[in-house]
Amino acid sequence: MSDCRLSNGKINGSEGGKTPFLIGVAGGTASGKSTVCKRIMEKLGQAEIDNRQRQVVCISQDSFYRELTPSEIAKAEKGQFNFDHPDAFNEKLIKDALMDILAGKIVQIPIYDYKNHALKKDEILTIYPADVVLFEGILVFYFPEVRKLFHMKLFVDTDSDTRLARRVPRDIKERGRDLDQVLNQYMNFVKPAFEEFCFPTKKFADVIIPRGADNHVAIDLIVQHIRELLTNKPRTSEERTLPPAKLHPQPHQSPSKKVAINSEGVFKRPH
Ligand SMILES: Nc1ncnc2c1ncn2[C@@H]1O[C@H](COP(=O)(O)OP(=O)(O)O)[C@@H](O)[C@H]1O
Ligand SMILES: Nc1ccn([C@@H]2O[C@H](COP(=O)(O)O)[C@@H](O)[C@H]2O)c(=O)n1
Repeated sequence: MSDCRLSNGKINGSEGGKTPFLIGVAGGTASGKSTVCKRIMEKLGQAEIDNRQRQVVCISQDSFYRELTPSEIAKAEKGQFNFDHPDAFNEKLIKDALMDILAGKIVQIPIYDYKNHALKKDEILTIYPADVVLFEGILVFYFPEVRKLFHMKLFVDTDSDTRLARRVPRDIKERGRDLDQVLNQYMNFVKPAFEEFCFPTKKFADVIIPRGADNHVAIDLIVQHIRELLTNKPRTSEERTLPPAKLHPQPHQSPSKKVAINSEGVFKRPH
């Protein structure tokens, strides 16, 4: 077993196993990225399965926020740190982890603690080789080196009023914030960074999902596609060692082939 150590001190081990189909799921804050991934897992009967047996797994980009300095933590506690800027993430660690996943290694992913603006000290998620890996986050298509690793790119496109209306109660209930903090952070950092860094990555998406998890037709079509992948997954050791581009050829990147799916199931070109 060849092991490599991540800079967070965790060990990634090779199992020489599957090369998964890697799906990136981007979108603004509270657009429903995690909920879309959860629905996909549920529809595929993967949600209740033991982590080790799962064919489809989901990872959050938030696990790759970089460690803050004491002065940055002080800023974060006052709502004055920009968590929506690409510099807030550890790009190298994201790339290394995804490359290990594509190489069929067992990968250990930290879990992020939004209340303390840091990775959880005693919780770690072990990702065993799977057939399909979903990687979701606000800026998963921002870094070119990371973007090119995805076999399929989804953008969850929910309007900004709805996103703010969902973010406020979520951050108060689940992320230890008060109303003023959420609104100040949103106006000073989240909204401008969405416009500058996240929204422009929509153009890289292969499929745009308007209204997120409410778009049952889009989710069903994606689930159907994943089911086909799981049915036709590579079985021989020779197939397993093929590079991902050969096992799962990249979809044609021409903008004219990009589609959005509306609630009637009609494929539309994005604006
Ligand atoms: N279609 C929906 N209808 C109602 N609430 C939703 C819907 N999708 C997501 N939410 C809620 O909005 C909040 C943000 O959703 P989430 O999936 O975590 O977004 P993201 O992962 O993009 O930040 C959560 O509290 C979630 O339960
Ligand atoms: N310590 C932190 C870290 C991140 N955030 C916010 O989380 C958002 C990304 O997560 P989503 O589930 O909403 O996609 C991002 O917009 C950051 O502002 C935070 O508030 N505190």
